[in-house]
Amino acid sequence: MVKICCIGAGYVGGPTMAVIALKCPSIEVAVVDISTSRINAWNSDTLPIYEPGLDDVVKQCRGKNLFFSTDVEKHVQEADIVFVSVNTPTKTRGLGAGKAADLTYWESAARMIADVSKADKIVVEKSTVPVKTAEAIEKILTHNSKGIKYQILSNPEFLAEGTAIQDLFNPDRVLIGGRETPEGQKAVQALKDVYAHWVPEDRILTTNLWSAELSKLAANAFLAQRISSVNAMSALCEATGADVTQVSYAVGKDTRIGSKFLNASVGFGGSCFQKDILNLVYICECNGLPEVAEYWKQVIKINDYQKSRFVNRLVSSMFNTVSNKKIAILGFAFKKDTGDTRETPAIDVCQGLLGDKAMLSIYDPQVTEDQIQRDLTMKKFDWDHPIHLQPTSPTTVKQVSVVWDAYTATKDAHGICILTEWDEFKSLDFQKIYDNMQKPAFIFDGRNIVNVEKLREIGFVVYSIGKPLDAWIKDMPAVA
Ligand SMILES: NC(=O)C1=CN([C@@H]2O[C@H](COP(=O)(O)OP(=O)(O)OC[C@H]3O[C@@H](n4cnc5c(N)ncnc54)[C@H](O)[C@@H]3O)[C@@H](O)[C@H]2O)C=CC1
Ligand SMILES: O=C(O)[C@H]1O[C@H](OP(=O)(O)OP(=O)(O)OC[C@H]2O[C@@H](n3ccc(=O)[nH]c3=O)[C@H](O)[C@@H]2O)[C@H](O)[C@@H](O)[C@@H]1O
Repeated sequence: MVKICCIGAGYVGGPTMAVIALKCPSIEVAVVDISTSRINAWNSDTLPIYEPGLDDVVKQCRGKNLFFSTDVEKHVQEADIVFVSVNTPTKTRGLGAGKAADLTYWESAARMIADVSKADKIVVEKSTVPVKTAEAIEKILTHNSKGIKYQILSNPEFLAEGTAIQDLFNPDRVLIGGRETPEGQKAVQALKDVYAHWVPEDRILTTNLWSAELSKLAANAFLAQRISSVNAMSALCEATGADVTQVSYAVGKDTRIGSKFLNASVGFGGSCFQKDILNLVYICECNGLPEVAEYWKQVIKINDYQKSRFVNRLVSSMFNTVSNKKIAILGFAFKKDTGDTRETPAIDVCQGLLGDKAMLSIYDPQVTEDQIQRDLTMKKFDWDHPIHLQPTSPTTVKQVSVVWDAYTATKDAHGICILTEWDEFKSLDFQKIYDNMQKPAFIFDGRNIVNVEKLREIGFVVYSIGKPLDAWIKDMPAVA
């Protein structure tokens, strides 16, 4: 029986391995982590991450051919194929701080593999890493190998949170990069055989190691670039009276451009887009390509601009101050159908409003009060480390209250911000909400999910990203 071990039981390691276990009953899969609380949660009825369909997949195979364990060394030693899916945060200190990927966790995983292995192994990069990382990993493994042979493969993950199970069941492509030697190709074939249990062969792409590593960074950069492009247009739409939804529909109808991923928003979030682009920028700079680095940096600059533009629009519309005003925040996760808040635009928006002394009442169906308080007090990039290494007792922000439904959040509020596109926000009783708010009642939709005309009829002053401006707002120009 082929044995797989995955180091890192996070958003990628957990769902990816659960799907491999489900689709390959003949393979034994162990997912290991240094975080005991994470592993305990994977073994409980309340999984550590919220992902539609995940519970069902885990329940079908856990205890049969899928195991979650903190006994990292035992499972690594027994495995034929070791996936590494650990954190690769942005460095906060030293060379490349604020841009380069911090490979501390990757390196310690590689050294541990070298220490405990007693037989040849295939080591698979599942984490997103800088191009050429495989070379460094290879050096660590071979210099500590005690005669054991390792083949390093790059097999980046393209799943998106909220649709992870769907994406894993039916991926656009699986990418496998390996050495162009007979041993390298044999390893590529072994991993191909795993995916071939459910992925059609023409969707399994094989490349050299460096192309696979770089394709992952490139794919995330291209995706984020589309959002920054449409968000840049949204600012121009507001200035000219065009409607960004109509513009992106018309643009996306060109089959060369395509309609997906063109929704204007308060900004993209998530653990990877910013981190991976910063990493790409750093790699370009290190390779003497400052113009290319500058080009990609702009994607992040526009994203930051979009978030601060939103805050400025809100404050300027509300008589240029939100001091002591209650602002309801609907949605805190970085997108719907996940409880993940890593790099969510809600953090920047809330911090901007708190900077202007607002009182925030926050509701998100999947994010806990503890998480929100941590996010609003943690330093930039501190969140992307194993849980037990994160600051334990952050201070709480007193002007923030976290509530458990949208009606409580909006009661007596001066304004509402919609920051995550949860489906339940589309069917709220806005007349009831309006009746219970201070007047004039403002609503700032950072996800373009509300019916602007209907809300204006009720009496709201409405701001919707990239849409023709309310007469009220037009008279109060915001400076970004
Ligand atoms: N979250 C996502 O949607 C995607 C993430 N990625 C990439 O996958 C990688 C992992 O991301 P996530 O799963 O989101 O991170 P995560 O933070 O959810 O999970 C990483 C896990 O690795 C564990 N870990 C760290 N060092 C370890 C070690 N030496 N031994 C054992 N366990 C260790 C941590 O405790 C943590 O539970 C990152 O490189 C990320 O860029 C790629 C595609 C999608
Ligand atoms: O490497 C990763 O971590 C993953 O990053 C993204 O997945 P994810 O961040 O989970 O979610 P997305 O659906 O890409 O959304 C990212 C952010 O962009 C925003 N977004 C997305 C699409 C859009 O049209 N407009 C927009 O503002 C979302 O609200 C969210 O804040 C990619 O889509 C995945 O392919 C990739 O594997």
